[in-house]
Amino acid sequence: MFSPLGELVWYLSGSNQLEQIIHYIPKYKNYSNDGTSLSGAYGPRIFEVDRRINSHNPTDHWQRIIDLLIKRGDTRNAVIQIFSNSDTYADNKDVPCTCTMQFAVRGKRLNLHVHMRSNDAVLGLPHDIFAFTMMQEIAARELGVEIGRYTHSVASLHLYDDTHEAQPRSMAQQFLDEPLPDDVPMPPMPWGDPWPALRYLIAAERAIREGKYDHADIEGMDPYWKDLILLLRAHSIAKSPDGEHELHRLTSQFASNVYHLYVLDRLERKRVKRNSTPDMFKDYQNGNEKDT
Ligand SMILES: O=c1ccn([C@H]2C[C@H](O)[C@@H](COP(=O)(O)O)O2)c(=O)[nH]1
Repeated sequence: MFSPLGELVWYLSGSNQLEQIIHYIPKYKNYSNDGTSLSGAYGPRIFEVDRRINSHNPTDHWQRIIDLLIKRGDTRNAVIQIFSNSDTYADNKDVPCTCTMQFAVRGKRLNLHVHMRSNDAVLGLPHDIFAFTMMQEIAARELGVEIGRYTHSVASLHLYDDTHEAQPRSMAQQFLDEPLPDDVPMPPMPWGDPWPALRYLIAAERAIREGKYDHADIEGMDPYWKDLILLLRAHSIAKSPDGEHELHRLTSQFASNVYHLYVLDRLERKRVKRNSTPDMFKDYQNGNEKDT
């Protein structure tokens, strides 16, 4: 829940910056050509960077498909092309896996078909489906229609054998064994233009990541958006060496029970980690190392 949400906000912000996404998914650094950015980042290929401020720019592909769908919901032209031929030039570590997103309104519902050239069934697929179905819901709210069908087609869907001596259970098996419910739906996005709230979410994400967040002004927000900001805060707190008390406090603030469990899971992981750390290291981690 945490890393897909961080990744979604990264996309929505139109950013290609490594610094932002490694806060949620450190593995992205393996794909950077220059150590600071990701050439294949989806954000700039879908959303104009200035959208987070308030743009209506012709290079904003998101706006292009919204305008097309407003004009004619049954258009077959509302396609955003992500993969580009030039991505496969030699020495590019970051070739986008998503080829196209195609939106269409059918029977007053917004359908989305995403086609991917390549998809990692464990690390990629759940993140991608989360991001794209959230984008489908954002577009549906902008158009004032219900969400329809989501279709995901993949040319190569694969499962890596990531087992080794130190990790005899594959990552796929570990995910399947997690006690978290994956069949409980998120609450529906509130009706109306979501962009004012999304712009706030993008700004809040940055402030939380940079440790400058002042949570006083989320009070007036719709509980749906407030919960997403709380999740981002929970993720940042969970990354810090302590913060168990603050995480506990957060669990009672969620409007939706769906998220609650994910924060409890982070707390449990922290408890297990604390209990498996020898006392001398615990003192060190807490900054109380004794004088010798
Ligand atoms: O949105 C993405 C981006 C990447 N990948 C995975 C698919 C592949 O396992 C790997 C990229 O490797 P190539 O297909 O480029 O070789 O990353 C995804 O699943 N989803």
